[in-house]
Amino acid sequence: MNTASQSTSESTNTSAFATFLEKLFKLKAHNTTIKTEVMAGLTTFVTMAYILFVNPDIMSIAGMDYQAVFVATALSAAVGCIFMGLYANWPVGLAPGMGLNAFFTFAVVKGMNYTWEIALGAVFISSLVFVLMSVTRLRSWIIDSIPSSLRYAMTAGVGLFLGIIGLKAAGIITASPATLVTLGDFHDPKVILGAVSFLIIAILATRKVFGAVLIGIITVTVMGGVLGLVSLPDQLVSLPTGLSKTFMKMDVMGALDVSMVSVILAFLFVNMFDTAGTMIGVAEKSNMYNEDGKIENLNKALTADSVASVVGAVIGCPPVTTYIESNAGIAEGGRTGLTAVVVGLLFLASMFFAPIAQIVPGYATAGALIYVAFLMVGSLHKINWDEFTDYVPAAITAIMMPLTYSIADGIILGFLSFTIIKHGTGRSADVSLGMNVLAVVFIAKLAFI
Ligand SMILES: Nc1ncnc2[nH]cnc12
Repeated sequence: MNTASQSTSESTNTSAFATFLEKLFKLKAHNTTIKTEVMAGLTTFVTMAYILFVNPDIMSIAGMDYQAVFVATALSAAVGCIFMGLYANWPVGLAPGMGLNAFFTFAVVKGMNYTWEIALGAVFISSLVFVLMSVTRLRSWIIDSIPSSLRYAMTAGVGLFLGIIGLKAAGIITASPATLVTLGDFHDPKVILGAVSFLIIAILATRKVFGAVLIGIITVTVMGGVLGLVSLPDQLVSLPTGLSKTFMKMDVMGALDVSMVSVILAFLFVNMFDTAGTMIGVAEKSNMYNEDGKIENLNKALTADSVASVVGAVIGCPPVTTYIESNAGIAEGGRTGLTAVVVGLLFLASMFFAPIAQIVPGYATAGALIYVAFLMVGSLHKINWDEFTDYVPAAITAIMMPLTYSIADGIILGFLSFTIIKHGTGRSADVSLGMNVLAVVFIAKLAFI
């Protein structure tokens, strides 16, 4: 073939591919282009790539294999993003959820002494229930049953929970026999580096610098290296291996124990409200409302999110959820599932970089934990702070999560106080049937389990 006909056939192939993408994602109808979507995907990926370092760190404390969780994190994120893009045509990234991963390790495995296999079993069951709910009316009934003040409080509480874990991981707070917690040792360079990691991320993110979280983590890792606190890896890339150590290892029968009810409910509720809250926020940002004022393909997006959680549990991850960081790509103009597919493909490619992830120290990722914590705590402003019977149960829900080191206990205490205070102050009309049923379940749990 001569050069002229070769270039003609290449451009025909390119335009055929462009037509294919146009058909699949309806780019023109969404006022976007392939280039914009690719840039948006790259932006979202860089914003959420920290999960590749943080998730294996947290899950390995539960006794899981670091390398296996690294591959599982990248793979579950890739599957979630690609499915979301192709099925729901939403421009969002998904990955194992922060907060949910901390609850898995610190509350269920370390706190309640369940094995990580049983904890994965609980994630699997709650994710399956979430899928079933997403395809029936049960999901909207449950979401409508929970008062909005408590929904926002759950997001904020998960943020506070993540915050205490990040502060402890950085050594900024530490245990004290006299006062339970106290300030850490700021003469320790690792503590200073943890604080520096957070400050770099906070400043860069506020200045809207591309990849702020990643830059913060990498900068502090390099600083640790200069101080001789980090050892270099033998190689930069490696084949993704080790998944067999977590693949299909969930213990579903073990998780079907009555004492796991509150854990399964906590995974279910947090995943559901975390997801619903994030999706509504993302839809508002990208103006994804159709002519009837409804969010386009919301049901499909929820189904994709919940299916991704099931896949995550099967390969060895805490619930996969839609990331609030997707707003970064949407701000770059991402409007369709092509953005999500690009994020997914980048997660697939990242499976080969485990050796680099492994050298990132805990105090560097702690800065990211504290930063994401504050993003989530931001939802407190949506609570009605003028109505005592709304904001007190909301505050109990949020504050009790870090204080009891358990998302589930925060939910139980906050929800119970809501129902009791509302009935006790003659406001029974504010309490839905679902909240009354939950109150009975939670009282039984506190009394008998
Ligand atoms: N649990 C979560 N929900 C929404 N966005 C997140 N980003 C990281 N973790 C998240």
